[in-house]
Amino acid sequence: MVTLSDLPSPSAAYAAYASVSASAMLLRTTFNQVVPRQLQDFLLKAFFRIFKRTNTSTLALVVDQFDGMSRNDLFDSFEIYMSTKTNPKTERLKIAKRSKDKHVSIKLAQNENIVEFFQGIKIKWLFVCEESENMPGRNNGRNGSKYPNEYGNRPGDSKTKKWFELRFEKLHKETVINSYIPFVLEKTKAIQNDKKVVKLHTLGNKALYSEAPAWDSINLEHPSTFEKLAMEPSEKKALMDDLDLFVQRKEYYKKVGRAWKRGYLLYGPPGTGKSSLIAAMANYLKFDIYDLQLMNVKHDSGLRKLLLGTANRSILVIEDIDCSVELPDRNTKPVPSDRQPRDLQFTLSGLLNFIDGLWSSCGDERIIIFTTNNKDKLDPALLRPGRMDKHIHMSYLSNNGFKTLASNYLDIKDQHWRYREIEELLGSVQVTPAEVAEELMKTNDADLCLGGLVNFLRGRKRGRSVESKDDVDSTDETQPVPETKRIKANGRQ
Ligand SMILES: Nc1ncnc2c1ncn2[C@@H]1O[C@H](COP(=O)(O)OP(=O)(O)OP(=O)(O)O)[C@@H](O)[C@H]1O
Ligand SMILES: [Mg+2]
Repeated sequence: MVTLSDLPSPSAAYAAYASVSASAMLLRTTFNQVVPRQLQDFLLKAFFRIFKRTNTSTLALVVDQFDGMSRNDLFDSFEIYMSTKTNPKTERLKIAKRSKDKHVSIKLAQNENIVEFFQGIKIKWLFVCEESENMPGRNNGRNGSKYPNEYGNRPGDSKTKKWFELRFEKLHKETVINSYIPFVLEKTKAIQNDKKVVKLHTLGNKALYSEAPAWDSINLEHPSTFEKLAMEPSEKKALMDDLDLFVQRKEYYKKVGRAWKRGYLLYGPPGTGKSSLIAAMANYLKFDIYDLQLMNVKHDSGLRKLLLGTANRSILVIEDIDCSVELPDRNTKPVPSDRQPRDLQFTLSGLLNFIDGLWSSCGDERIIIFTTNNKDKLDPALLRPGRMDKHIHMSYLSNNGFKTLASNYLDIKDQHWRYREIEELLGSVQVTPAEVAEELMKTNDADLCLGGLVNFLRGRKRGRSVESKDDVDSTDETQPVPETKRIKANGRQ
């Protein structure tokens, strides 16, 4: 056992330390003088490599930017996660903003590190960029590089290999891999959801002329939200719950052996909010929209290419499915192109089979929405059970819907003395939310606006009874003319 008296006296300890550090200084000076600079670097690197190998208590997980030919999702996620982290020792961060981005993006600069703790485990993140000296420009894997395909393929980063290293005590390997990394991925998803700009993809102009049409995209700045939608609260809630359940059910879909997709059919008269509902769903889920206009597609093969060009976590929309194109039904053979207008060579069954089969199994979290004004005119193939998971009727304005619009447009949160009359009128005439919204936009004065709305609804009611009696000219000056008719008469619609 070591006792205090066994320890050297402070002065003896200092003398020993001084002699060791003097020897070290001498050794270092001699090393610097005698060994050439390049050899010094080589020896130091070799020393650290050996030291690293023998220092068996830590483990490094290396996450490269590329996995063979394709991007490594893990690297992309880590980059997003790291953009939210800094510590007091961080000295350099890279920031950037593209024209369509809403926020600046922040990234760790080269060779910067961050330390964080997870369940008491210290994890050190290092971001490494390595320049390759023998890489002439863009790498295609054929130039003899020892990292084929591992360099960025954009000009500017073509010579740089990038990766993250996560260092931690080896004994925590299982926790880091099984708990920490999933935790980081979850966080990343939440960050993306917060920031993601929802995009609207449409078929570009070239689509009409080319065999393989392609998607063009812009930011979807549609302000529609569930909160703003005039819809029965119970239906709204049911739909939001349905969407929530859908996105949580990855494992469930796998377990029951179904592709992770959900189909909705929205039907109802024009101006009842079908397109607004699609925008609200996209904004709610932060899913991109692919607006597929069948008019612009010529062949089954073109359609397949388009569908395969859509990304995961997206909504494929086919509006006005009943009238967008004369689709031969499933029992009719496609008409040869020379006899069919616009060379249409695809069939409804081709579309539906592909959507149900290969397409949906090629991706995850796919939503598909058809809209129509005439559910009765739809091909029964579209309506059969299991084809569209939910049929949603968007109908004329109800009292609850009206209250939502009054709150949106006039900021009326509670009651208004006009409400009673308006509610009575809404009970006896059919008006669309679009028509009422137009009335509510006419002035900022709530009393005036609601007065105008009452006149509009009365006019509509009289117009209907006049129409049904069919004995009075509907342009009779003594009768208030319904707004929609006036617009049409003025040739504005
Ligand atoms: N349910 C609704 N809630 C709130 N606003 C609505 C609603 N329905 C219609 N509107 C208003 O009317 C406008 C037109 O509605 P929208 O384009 O969503 O109707 P639609 O059902 O898609 O019509 P169409 O069948 O002609 O495509 C919207 O921009 C919105 O301002
Ligand atoms: Mg619409």
